[in-house]
This record gives sequence, structure tokens and C-alpha cells, in this order.
Amino acid sequence: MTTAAIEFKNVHKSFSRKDGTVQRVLDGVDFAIPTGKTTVIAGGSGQGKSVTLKIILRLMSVDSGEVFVHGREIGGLRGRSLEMLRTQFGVLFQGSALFDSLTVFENVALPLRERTKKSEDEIYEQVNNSLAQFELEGHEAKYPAQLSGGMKKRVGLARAMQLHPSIMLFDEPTTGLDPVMTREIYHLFADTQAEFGFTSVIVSHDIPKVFNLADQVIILNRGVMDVFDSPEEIQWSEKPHVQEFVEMTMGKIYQSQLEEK
Ligand SMILES: Nc1ncnc2c1ncn2[C@@H]1O[C@H](COP(=O)(O)OP(=O)(O)OP(=O)(O)O)[C@@H](O)[C@H]1O
Repeated sequence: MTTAAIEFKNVHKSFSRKDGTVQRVLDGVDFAIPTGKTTVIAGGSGQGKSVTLKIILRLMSVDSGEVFVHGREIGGLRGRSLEMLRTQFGVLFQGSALFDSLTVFENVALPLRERTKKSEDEIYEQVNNSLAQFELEGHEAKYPAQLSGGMKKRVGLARAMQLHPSIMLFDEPTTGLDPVMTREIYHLFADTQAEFGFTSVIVSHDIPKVFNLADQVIILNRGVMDVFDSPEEIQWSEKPHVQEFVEMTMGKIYQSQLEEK
């Protein structure tokens, strides 16, 4: 059996509130994200999706339990080992996180300038190839404010791909996009993944659209995660916290299926 790209074993994470109470965000979570596949982590607002991503990147530590990336437990990593861990990830956040004062070219070139010893000629060639691949030719001198929402996502994706990550993390990647643009961006993710073969983890509220992409869906509700291989499996689950999630979201799924017809 191949090693999972990411694995959580009995992970707990709580926060102390000002009123002295404790908020349990992850309450003994177990899951494995298979290498080279697409996993969607879905859950309502405030259920701990972003916390999960921060734990994976070791931007946040766990209270107890273990987290493995490509079979290596990451809790004890420090300094250079932690840096090495993070270079395995490409990240695309909600707002694309582009630097407003940098052009498209400079934004995409940034990881190469900061993290590699490549010459300017090599950077020029690699970035231009990427811009062509992500259909951004002719826009290299533009600033983020001059781009559409979909173009910003493409620039963010091009930048995230520069160091050839083995795992891509997408945090609500289609926020602010209309349905047509959303579909285009998800196709682009799928095509890019097919070409580069990375493991894809998508955190999203956008349940109907992402289900089409997912090899596996993890539902996060009330501190518990459940893993499913298909939307049908989720729908027929008898677990109360999954049913609660289904009630909140499935109406939206049917609505979207009607709209597609
Ligand atoms: N550093 C922190 N200190 C205290 N509480 C935190 C911290 N980070 C997150 N939380 C709390 O943990 C809970 C989960 O937060 P998280 O951002 O992971 O939710 P989410 O599922 O990503 O929600 P959304 O979809 O709204 O972004 C929230 O109630 C949040 O207030």
C-alpha cells in the first residue's frame, strides 16, 4: 500500500475562550489523504477547516495526536526540517494572496527568487512558460488590481506551482467567482493536477461543484471528521453529525443539479 500524503491520527485541538470555556475544534480526528488524488474537506463555517490546513503546514501545533506528511511525523520538526516540509506544499488561499505592488510576472517569479539560486535568465524562461501554460501571456506587466477574479486565481496557481509541490492546498479557492468562472477554475485545477500529479486538498463550502472533482470527501462537523468516497454515501450516512451537515447543504446540491440541467 502506498503511503498516504497526509495522515491525522487521533488529533485534538482546542482553544480557550475569554469566558474561560474551551472550544474543541478537532476532537480526535483520524483521516488519510491518498497520494496523487483529490480530497475535499467540507464543513460549515467555523468548523475547523482552516485550522486543519494550518496544522498540516505546521503553522499551528496540535494538543495531542499525530500528523504525518508522506509518512513522516511533523510534530517534532524544527528549523531546516520544517522549511523542507513547507517546500513540499503549494498553497492557494481565498483571495489568491497576490502582492498588489508586484506585477503578474514578479508575483509568479517570487518563490524562485526567494527560494532558489536560479539565474534571472532561468527564472525568465520558467515564469514565461508558466504564464503561457496558465493562459496569462500578454498580462505579465499588469498589477493584480487590473485582473479579473479568475485571472488572479490563475496567477496564484501559477505561483504556487513554481517549486513543483507534491501537495497542493486550496482554501476556498473559488470564493468571489461566478459559476462559469468557478467551473473553469476547477477544470484548470484538474488539468494541472493531471499534468503534474500532485496530491490535491480542497477546503470548500462550494459542495456541489467540488464533489465532481473529489476522489474522497471528508466532512468536518462538530470536531469530528468522516471520510466518504461519493456524495451518495454522505447522503445515506446515519451518523447524526453527518446528517446535520447533509440537511444544511444538500438542498444546495439539488438546486445546483437543477440549474445544470
Ligand atoms: N488562533 C485561534 N485562537 C482562537 N480560536 C481560533 C483560532 N483559530 C481558529 N479559532 C477558532 O476555531 C474555530 C474554527 O476556525 P476555522 O477558521 O478553522 O474555521 P473554518 O471551518 O475554516 O471556517 P470558515 O469556513 O468560516 O473559514 C473557529 O470558531 C475559530 O474562531
